[in-house]
Amino acid sequence: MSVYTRVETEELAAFLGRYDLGELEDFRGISAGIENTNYYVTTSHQELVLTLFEQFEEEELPWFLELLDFLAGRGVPAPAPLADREGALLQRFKDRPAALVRRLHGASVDHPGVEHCRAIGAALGHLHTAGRDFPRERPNPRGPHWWRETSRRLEGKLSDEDRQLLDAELHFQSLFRFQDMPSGIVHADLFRDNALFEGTELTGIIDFYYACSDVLLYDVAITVNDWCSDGEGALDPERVEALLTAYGEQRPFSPIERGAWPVMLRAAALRFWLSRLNDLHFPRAGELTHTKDPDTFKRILQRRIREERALRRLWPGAKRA
Ligand SMILES: Nc1ncnc2c1ncn2[C@@H]1O[C@H](COP(=O)(O)OP(=O)(O)O)[C@@H](O)[C@H]1O
Ligand SMILES: N[C@@H](CCOP(=O)(O)O)C(=O)O
Repeated sequence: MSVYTRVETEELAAFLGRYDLGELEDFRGISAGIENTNYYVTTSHQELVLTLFEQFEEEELPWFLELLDFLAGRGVPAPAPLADREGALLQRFKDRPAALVRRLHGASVDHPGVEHCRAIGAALGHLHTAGRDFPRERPNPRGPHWWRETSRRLEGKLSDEDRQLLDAELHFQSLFRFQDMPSGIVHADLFRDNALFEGTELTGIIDFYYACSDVLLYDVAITVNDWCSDGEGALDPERVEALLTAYGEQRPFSPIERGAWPVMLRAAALRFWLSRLNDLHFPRAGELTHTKDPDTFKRILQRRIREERALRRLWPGAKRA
């Protein structure tokens, strides 16, 4: 249950008094999620989510809230933050940074089908094109510098096999620094649990707190690795084709991106293998642990390494034979 900070009715009603959102009718803690305290809040006018940021650099938060506001204003199904009467998106409440965003409906899908993948591909393409005009950059806090730092931190913690795989992949990735790859705002964590659906209709994309400026294809690779893999890490050709084709209708891929695809899938697998290893070996104090299995991404990485040629054939329009 991720409610680290309990909120009482009177104090929430007083907090809502900063906004023009009507009277508090109901609220309840949200059990899903790991990092922050979240509540569903219903007022006489709106359905909202209140987030109390538990472990965030406060000076980073305006960037995220402005991004959500910007994307929601351009039709991306992101949770629009609400401004108080003074126009402020970021608040302090219960001695923590806090924000109210619009509640999005729907539920995440554990076993996405082709239609879900088509929808998420189209939405990611839309997010990337809409994000082009967002005026402020944010470096990726989980980029190659962090990969190397984390690898050093894991010294002495890994099996020989894992250490060899990790060192070899870090070396491989260091040989590829693609210039001229389209870059911009990326979600950087668009896993199944960060998208909401009603049937096959995508109703929301949430949890933008890894969003940053990076290579767009990397975001596509993160999404494909999670949405289109089976339990063994193998990619399902039909889901991959649906996702990439729908994405390409929003933002056509360049030939350089096509060439870089297998490397990007590996980079995306490496990033989440590393973060899950890091969470396993260095759990954060006070955090409710839903530690995610690093081996899922180790298997995905191993497969992407073995199957480079097959990955190229999964590109839309490529010959399958
Ligand atoms: N805007 C929203 N609309 C509807 N549900 C939301 C919204 N934001 C968060 N949630 C719910 O809260 C849960 C936790 O949110 P998340 O941002 O993933 O938290 P954390 O950052 O703590 O991991 C989500 O899984 C979802 O169920
Ligand atoms: N999607 C990542 C976990 C990202 O962290 P969270 O705070 O969104 O849970 C993974 O599956 O490893």
